[in-house]
Amino acid sequence: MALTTAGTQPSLGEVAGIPLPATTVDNWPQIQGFKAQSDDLLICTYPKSGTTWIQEIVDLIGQSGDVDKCQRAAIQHRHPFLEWARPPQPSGVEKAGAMPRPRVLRTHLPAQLLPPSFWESNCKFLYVARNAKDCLVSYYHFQRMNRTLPDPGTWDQYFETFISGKVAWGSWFEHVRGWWELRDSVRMLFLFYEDIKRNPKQEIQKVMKFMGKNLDGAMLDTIVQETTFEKMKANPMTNRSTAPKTVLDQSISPFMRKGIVGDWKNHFTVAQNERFDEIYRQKMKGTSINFCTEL
Ligand SMILES: Nc1ncnc2c1ncn2[C@@H]1O[C@H](COP(=O)(O)O)[C@@H](OP(=O)(O)O)[C@H]1O
Ligand SMILES: CCc1ccc(OS(=O)(=O)O)cc1
Repeated sequence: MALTTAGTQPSLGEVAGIPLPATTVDNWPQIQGFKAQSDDLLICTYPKSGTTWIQEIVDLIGQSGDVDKCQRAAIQHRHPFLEWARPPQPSGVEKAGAMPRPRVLRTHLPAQLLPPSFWESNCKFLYVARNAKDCLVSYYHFQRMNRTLPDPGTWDQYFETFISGKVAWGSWFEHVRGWWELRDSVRMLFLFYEDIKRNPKQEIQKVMKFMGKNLDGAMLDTIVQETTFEKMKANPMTNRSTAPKTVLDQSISPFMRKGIVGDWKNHFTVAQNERFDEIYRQKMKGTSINFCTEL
């Protein structure tokens, strides 16, 4: 079912009640049939939770801190985006199929929509969660500049759209809860954007250990320095400057926008904040997950 149909607006379809880009829905049988391998590492995030950041960290670890090797391609081309489909470009599934093992892949899919072969193959999952308020703000600005997603409308309109889960990849609440509840039953490292921001060295060490890599202190320091917001914003291989303007129009809002914890305070009204807190309490009731919304 198309959720957005106005004019030339990109439309969203649905799979099992989850809004997804229409091109992803069209490609759904290929996505569900994807054959994961036991040595795949899948980076899983709700949109705007630090996907690009963790991709660069994982790539630098995989390349043992060799910065030049991580310049081989733009970040969006290094790790296939599993559910991405924009014909006539090769789909994420096709790109992953052509990639040598061990593969690092990425997805925004909620756990219940993941192709079953990921569970059957006992793959590794690296989930990064970001607090809902900053996610909302980041997604709003991203939808303003991303020509493949519906226009967000005004801030007040988007606030309602986000809390009702009528955004691509669905409800933040259900996404985070779904992956959090699985964390102890599969091979998963669950990280928080805010922790990486507060203590990048410690969190990067967790990723190294999870990937089975043992890098020395100098390499670790290089990775910390190379993955600061400022460095990644200036790096053409991470800042999406190579993405066509027909996909990302960075004159509207840069992909590397602010990279901070707490930008929600510059957007939420007092009334919106109170309402959001109440909805958060209801939707996250009974879960043990804890987020920090300011550093
Ligand atoms: N090295 C880094 N440090 C902190 N934030 C980063 C970062 N690299 C990207 N980000 C932020 O992560 C968000 C993008 O997430 P994703 O890669 O999942 O689309 C953006 O948030 P903001 O819009 O709040 O600035 C972006 O600025
Ligand atoms: C959140 C979905 C999305 C869409 C387009 C993107 O741009 S890029 O093709 O990866 O440069 C990123 C994420």
